[in-house]
Amino acid sequence: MKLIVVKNSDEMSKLAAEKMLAVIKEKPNATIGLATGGTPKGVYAELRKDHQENGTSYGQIKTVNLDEYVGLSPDDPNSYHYYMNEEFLSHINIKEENIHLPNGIADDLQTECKRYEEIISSLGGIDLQLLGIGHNGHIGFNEPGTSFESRTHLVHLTEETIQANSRYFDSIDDVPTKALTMGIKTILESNEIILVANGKEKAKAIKFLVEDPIDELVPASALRSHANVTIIVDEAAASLLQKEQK
Ligand SMILES: N[C@@H]1[C@@H](O)[C@H](O)[C@@H](COP(=O)(O)O)O[C@@H]1O
Repeated sequence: MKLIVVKNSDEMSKLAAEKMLAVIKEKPNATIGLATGGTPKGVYAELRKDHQENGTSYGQIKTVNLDEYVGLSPDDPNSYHYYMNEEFLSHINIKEENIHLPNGIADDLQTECKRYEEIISSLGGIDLQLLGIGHNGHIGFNEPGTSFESRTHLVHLTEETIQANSRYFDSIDDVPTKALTMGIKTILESNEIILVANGKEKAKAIKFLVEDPIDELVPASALRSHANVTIIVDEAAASLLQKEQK
């Protein structure tokens, strides 16, 4: 696992975008795993800017998102479908049929989880997965205690996650209590993984990830068993790490 500490969130976003563009240029038909949340917004801004200025093509790129809330339709402004279109996908030349997110309003959620796993396999797996991290060390919506063998599944969100994510909703009562997420095994099968985190609210989660033993109680710690992971954090998110790590 490679840890890169940068000055601030702008530098974090620039570096993550640079690494994503390197993969997209080397493999123009790559499958890119995307994340939502506040943290990657700057990364998508950099990719949009690059597309406008340099014309990087997404004509053959496929995307698979990590997760989606259960019960929110794609046109709900709090859905991850909506977020992805707003922040990134509607600004680039990606083909509609190459965009994949779990369907949080599917009639049969178990079947939807299977369908999503099949899509990822049919694409030949994920070349590069972008990740954020939850305050409690979750990745995607894999909450503490999730098996490292898990595949796409239905999750009951913890109070902590509902609380943390309520900042994006009008009221905490509007935050869905369930979500569909790629499993930890699904994520770990990606060829390359980039995790981004900024701000002091993420310092504890980064400390767990980097310094604590690998444990299912810290979902992100599973990344330490992967051969090609880069963690890009700003100084605030790295502030609780021991000096020799930085
Ligand atoms: N499912 C998402 C995660 O993929 C994301 O990493 C996390 C942190 O979000 P933020 O970047 O807004 O702190 O939030 C949500 O729970």
